[in-house]
Amino acid sequence: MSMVEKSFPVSWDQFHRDARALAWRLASVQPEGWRAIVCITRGGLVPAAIISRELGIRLIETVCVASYHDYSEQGELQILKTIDEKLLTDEGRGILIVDDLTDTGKTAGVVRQMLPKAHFATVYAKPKGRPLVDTFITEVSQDTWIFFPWDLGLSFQAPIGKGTPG
Ligand SMILES: O=P(O)(O)OC[C@H]1O[C@H](OP(=O)(O)OP(=O)(O)O)[C@H](O)[C@@H]1O
Ligand code: HPA
Ligand SMILES: [Mg+2]
Repeated sequence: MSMVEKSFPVSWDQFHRDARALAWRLASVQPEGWRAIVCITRGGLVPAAIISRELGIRLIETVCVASYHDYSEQGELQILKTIDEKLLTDEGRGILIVDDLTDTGKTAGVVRQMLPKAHFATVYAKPKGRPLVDTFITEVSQDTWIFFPWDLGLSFQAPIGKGTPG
């Protein structure tokens, strides 16, 4: 991850809307439906819940990957849980892989190798990760950090015209 200069905070409402927009798009990509969702934890859990509800997908598998151990610091990518063998057949055709975002594309690259013919969907994408995903909703620049609603809370905002509260 390069230097983060901008922030892009996302509310629950906005995330729900964007994940639903992704579901709309995915419905027309494969009108006959999907065999299963493979959700990349933990970030993929929330969009997977929304997409599974919208598209009526009830078979949900996880692949458990961790790479960012501290805010914006990418460490060694660890696979904590792999995908059930039953879903690895036919190179993953008909499987929908879901994550909240792709940043450097490292996570997407690793999961793509497991299911080369699956469809990869994220809600947000940065330019480096973009070539690795098939469908996404919003692109943000590489130097932007996306703050998800599950990592945020309400807090005081200093007035625009006064730098600090007083
Ligand atoms: O494109 P990349 O540079 O690989 O980054 C994207 C990944 O990073 C975040 O997950 P993270 O590893 O932080 O774990 P989490 O989902 O449990 O928060 C995010 O949810 C993506 O899975
Ligand atoms: O911009 C981001 N926001 C939250 N988690 C992330 N993991 C990689 N990039 C990001
Ligand atoms: Mg993740």
